[in-house]
Amino acid sequence: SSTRLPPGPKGWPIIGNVFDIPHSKPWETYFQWSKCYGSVVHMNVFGQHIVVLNTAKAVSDLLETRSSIYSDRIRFIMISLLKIEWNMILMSYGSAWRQHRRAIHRYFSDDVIRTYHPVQLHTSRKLLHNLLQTPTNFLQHTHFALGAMILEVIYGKSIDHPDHPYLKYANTAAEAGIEAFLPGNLLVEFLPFLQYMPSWFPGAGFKRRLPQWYADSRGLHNFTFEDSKAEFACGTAKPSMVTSMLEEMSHLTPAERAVEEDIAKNVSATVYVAGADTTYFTMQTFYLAMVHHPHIQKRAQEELDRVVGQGRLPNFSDRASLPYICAIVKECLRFVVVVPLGVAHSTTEDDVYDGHFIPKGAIVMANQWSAWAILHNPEDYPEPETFRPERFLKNGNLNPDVRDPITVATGFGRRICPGRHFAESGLFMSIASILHTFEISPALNEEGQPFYPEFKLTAGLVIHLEDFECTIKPRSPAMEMLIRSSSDDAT
Ligand code: HEM
Repeated sequence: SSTRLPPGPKGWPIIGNVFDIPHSKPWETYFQWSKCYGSVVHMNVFGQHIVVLNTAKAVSDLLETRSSIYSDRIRFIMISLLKIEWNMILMSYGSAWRQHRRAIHRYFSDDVIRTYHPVQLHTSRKLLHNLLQTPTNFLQHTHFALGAMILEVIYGKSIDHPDHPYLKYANTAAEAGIEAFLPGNLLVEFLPFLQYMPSWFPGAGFKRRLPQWYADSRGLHNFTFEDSKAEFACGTAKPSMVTSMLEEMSHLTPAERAVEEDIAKNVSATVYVAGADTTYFTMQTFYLAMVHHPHIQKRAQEELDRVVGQGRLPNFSDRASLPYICAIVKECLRFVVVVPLGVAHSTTEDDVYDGHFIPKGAIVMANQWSAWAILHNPEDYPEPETFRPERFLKNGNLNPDVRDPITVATGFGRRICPGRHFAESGLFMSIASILHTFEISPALNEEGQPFYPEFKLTAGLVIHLEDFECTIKPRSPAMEMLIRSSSDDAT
């Protein structure tokens, strides 16, 4: 077997490719490299092997077909510094991960998520109501709606206000997570001695923020679960993922129960951290795409008028008859890939692929979105830089031959995102409801001219668009009435 590592940029002794690692839009640099080195590119940073997969084939051959040895995660030092071992996304491949994964899967399988449709429906309708009240705050309203949607499923709480303590804990924890894992704070992963240095030491500045990051993530992990558990004990809790987990534990011994409670607590916090912002960021793409493409909006509204009609709001039974709306959801997931390099996998055994050696313990990343890689690859998606939902349709129906972006944008193999179907149905309901009732158009600048914001991205592990403005108005007085009359059952 081969001992030749895959090709890649030539590094320096000891430090390896530390200076080659790009800080801005790394997926684009990795793709450029693939043009000279091939679809599998190798780097080494202080002895840590890093492998980037740049084609759908390499990703599927390794992360899917050989998933049994490509499903580990890296043991980030930051995880123990922040004490977030409870976060299942970051768990090593093994029995603890398996137990957590099984628990999440039970509550987010295709069958079960149907029981969450009423929550997704009423939070989407509440969103319409908020958009009507203060349309300029559309981003805050949407962020709130998607956070509330998932918190209600997990803890059974109707989150009626952005200041609700659950939402506050959840959002500060999510922000702390994103900040802690920004590339600049991760030098400690390669130079572990930095964790023992005072915070004034170059590269150790992150230590100043550690207590706050820790406090924020602990708030989400502990407070929300303990609060729900107390309500469950009093018999006042509404049915939810947490209450049904607690019910299932009722026959266990106290020791067994403690173990199961820990799992329940971990998965409920993980689901929020993993599911709320990712879905919200996809909604940002939706609004901006609608500002830029009025003809797409018009076509969507024609479909809604034909299928749903002007006299009511869309519901889940309309989904199969709204292929164009479903295609818009797919195009949003493809167009701006929220986790462009996925969540890094790691190997548990040595492997050989295409004559190249991939060592045990290597970090393996799937480049989902470089200029032309997987989700922006012109063979699968002609004119990949154009927002065009039609690419998913054939004779007016969804075309099964076009690769569904949800199967790429949400990861691979045994670590594939267990919340992908829930995410897609939440996006569908929010987008269908908004398009049915509102017209989204450019904001006007001081001269009264339409202003078209650019797709400007933030950097990091999870990317999203910078805030922007747009105009959101009810499509007609009748639609406004419809929203108002639905708001009673939506609150
Ligand atoms: C548009 C929305 C979403 C996107 C783009 C997204 C993306 C991802 C990605 C890229 C991964 C890493 C997969 C891998 O390692 O190969 C992941 C994992 C995960 N996602 Fe999602 N996700 C979304 C929504 C959700 C939702 C709504 C939930 C809630 C149930 C969720 C729960 C999780 C969990 C628990 C994991 C960790 C899986 C594991 O490590 O075994 N995600 N997601």
